[in-house]
Amino acid sequence: MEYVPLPEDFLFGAGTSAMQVEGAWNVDGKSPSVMDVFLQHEMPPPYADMKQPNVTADSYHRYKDDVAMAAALKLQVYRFSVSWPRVLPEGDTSVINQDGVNYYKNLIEELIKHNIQPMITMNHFDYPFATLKKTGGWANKAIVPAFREYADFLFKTFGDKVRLWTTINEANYYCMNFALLPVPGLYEPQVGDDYKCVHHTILAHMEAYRVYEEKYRKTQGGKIGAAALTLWCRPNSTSYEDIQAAERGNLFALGSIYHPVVHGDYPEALKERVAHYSALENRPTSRLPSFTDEERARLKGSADFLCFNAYMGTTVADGTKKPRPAGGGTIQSDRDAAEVGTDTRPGFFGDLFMRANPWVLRDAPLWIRDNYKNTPLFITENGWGDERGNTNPKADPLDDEPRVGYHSVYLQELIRTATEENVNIMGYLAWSLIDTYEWTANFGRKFGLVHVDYENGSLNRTLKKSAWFFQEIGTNRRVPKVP
Ligand SMILES: O=C(O)[C@H](O)[C@@H](O)[C@H](O)[C@H](O)CO
Repeated sequence: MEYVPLPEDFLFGAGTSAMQVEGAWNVDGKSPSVMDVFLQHEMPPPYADMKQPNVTADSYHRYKDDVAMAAALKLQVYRFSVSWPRVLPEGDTSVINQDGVNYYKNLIEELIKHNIQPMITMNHFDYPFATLKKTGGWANKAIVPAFREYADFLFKTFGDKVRLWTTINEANYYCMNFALLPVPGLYEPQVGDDYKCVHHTILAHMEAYRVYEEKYRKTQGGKIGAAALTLWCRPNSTSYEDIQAAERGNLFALGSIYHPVVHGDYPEALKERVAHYSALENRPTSRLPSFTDEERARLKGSADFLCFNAYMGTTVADGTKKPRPAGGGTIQSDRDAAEVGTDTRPGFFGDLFMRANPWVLRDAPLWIRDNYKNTPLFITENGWGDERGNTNPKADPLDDEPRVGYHSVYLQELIRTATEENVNIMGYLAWSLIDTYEWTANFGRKFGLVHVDYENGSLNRTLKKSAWFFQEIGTNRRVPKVP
């Protein structure tokens, strides 16, 4: 067996998120998130088949099992998210739920006891229903100070033991679906809300970063990252138009988040294109809000590292000749990058998560190095979404050999790019530590390094056959080269 050594200081681990593993959705003082409320009602496509994640893996009661599994896999870092409504049921510090706080304190203690570094995501798709009622949600600027208050509370409460933070998970993808869920009588999505949402998540990220700078950096010495997801775009041909389309696809997805926190504003190409289509739609102003001078100054350099959630790539062609959406443009339509052969609309991914495109962890890191001052880059999600059980229920859920090949080729590409091309890579986190509730795929897409017995309902955790691969990386800090 050949191996590729991990670069020095390279952090290796895995992740989950609160709503996907904790369960206990209305236990011990936790209030409902907007997603909890949404999933209790009749849901429009593509959310119609989503189950209510009321129990999922019940990590709220079984977190010690999760940590034991992470330790058995020799992981260095465990990325988990804090449920905002579990610690602040009213969305603000008027009410602090001590049971919720204690849950995370115990989880963090347990991790440190097993020499695993906790990494907190502040918000992973589950902001409080109370905050929607008070602020109008992510389409309204009033949510920005609410997030600052929440972030300040997290730093004060957990910052003595946590050094790695990410603010809002995949704001670019989040604002194309789960962030703008219609809630009867309270919120109805409007054209342009997708950009307003992205805008407010960036300002919320900035406020979190700045409150850390002002009050905690000196004493806690932690780092804060900004997270984005994309299906990395490659051009369908060598034509100028297709190459431009791919560049736009990546710029709209990653640039919309990374550009403001590194350079202090949106990419010019993004601003021009949305302004152009907004004018064609006879709108008095662009659907893309602008930052004030003061905001631009406070945004610049408001991330210690960039988080990239990387899965499959996609091929795009020039989409400028495609018909425009009747009611007005969206982030997806304005980028004029037409998917070729892959239906990647949210909720329609199908078995795409079983496809390995390791070149994504070469192309994207190089592009991020060149466009974002080689700011440290952390691959905070990458994983193989096993759907074989959906078509063959007799398949052995512990037999996940293809997962080894998947992570090996992605890691080999990433490490080669980091070492040969001088890309500043902080680390890599597999998605996911345990099998989770996978949103529109419910429990039918298994990303876990650890099996959770949803089938028989015991929720017992069991290492899968791929465990040896992760243990080798954690123990000997080298990646087995598996084709
Ligand atoms: O991208 C997302 O939606 C999230 O970050 C995760 O919550 C998913 O579970 C993962 O990406 C696999 O789909």
